[in-house]
Amino acid sequence: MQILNGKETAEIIRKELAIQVKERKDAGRKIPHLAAILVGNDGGSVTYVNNKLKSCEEIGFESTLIRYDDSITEETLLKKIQSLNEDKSIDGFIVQLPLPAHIDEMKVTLTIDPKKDVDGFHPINVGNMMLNLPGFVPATPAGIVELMRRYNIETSGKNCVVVGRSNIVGTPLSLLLGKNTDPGNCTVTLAHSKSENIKEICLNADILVAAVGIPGFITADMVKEGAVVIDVGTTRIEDPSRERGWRLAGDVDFKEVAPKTSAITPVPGGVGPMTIASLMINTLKAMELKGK
Ligand SMILES: Nc1nc2c(c(=O)[nH]1)N[C@@H](CN(C=O)c1ccc(C(=O)N[C@@H](CCC(=O)O)C(=O)O)cc1)CN2
Ligand SMILES: [Mg+2]
Repeated sequence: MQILNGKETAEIIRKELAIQVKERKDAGRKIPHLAAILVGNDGGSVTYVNNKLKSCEEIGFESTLIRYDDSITEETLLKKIQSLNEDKSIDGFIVQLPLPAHIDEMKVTLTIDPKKDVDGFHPINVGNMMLNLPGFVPATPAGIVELMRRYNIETSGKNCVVVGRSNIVGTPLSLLLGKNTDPGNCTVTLAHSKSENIKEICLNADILVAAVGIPGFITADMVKEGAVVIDVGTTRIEDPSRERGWRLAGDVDFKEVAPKTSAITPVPGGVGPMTIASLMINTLKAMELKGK
């Protein structure tokens, strides 16, 4: 059984990007600039945005953090997005999700200029991904595919089951893995909360991706011997034995499932760091697509 080490792979990607940034700098060209909007104080969101900014610093990107209290109005947020759309110094930006309930996430996504939408959430980028046109692929699915590529995971002709149909992970990943690409060419099943016989569906998977946000959802009896298992879950659950009072839990019962697999991602240190590495790749691409 092989551990697909996202932490280590993300570090390699950051080093590769740092070399490209240095070459640009040395040639007197502009370096990429990412802005991140963070609303409120959700512990996970604060950590993820901090890690995104830390990655920028390590690679040599410029970065800007824009923070708002969770009482911010939708109008103020949309105005800020419009000003970032027009700000020539910013190559790409993200609005960290989830947003407070009084803000319409779809309205926010639709306000972002697709050329600066490095999260790849705007319908124009979703359509471009579907049609293999230049644009941005959401960071988590892109990170999973990149991890598979770097570990030479055989995907062609394999049965892949993606559990969870979110707009930012499950649905785009099922599309990517079904494409005529390498990695890709999978026979994809997109399973979800209404799927009947979920255990039988998962048992048919050569590649099983869990993206439901339910700790330990995938148990050993749902996994075929020798399968590749990708765990997208990062739920914080209370754990008084830890100094910080919580621990991260994946969607896969790692201890029971790992021995049955040929390869598996850990939590933490699997898909999460690859998500951030892919955002960095998209940020460089945002600048390149503009021809800067
Ligand atoms: N605007 C966006 N919002 C959200 C996205 C996104 O891609 N864009 N995805 C998720 C959160 N996410 C990125 O923002 C994300 C989640 C987890 C990790 C990560 O590195 N996890 C670490 C553990 C970190 C910890 O200690 O909690 C790991 O798995 O090793 C990175 C990014 C929802 N929102
Ligand atoms: Mg994600």
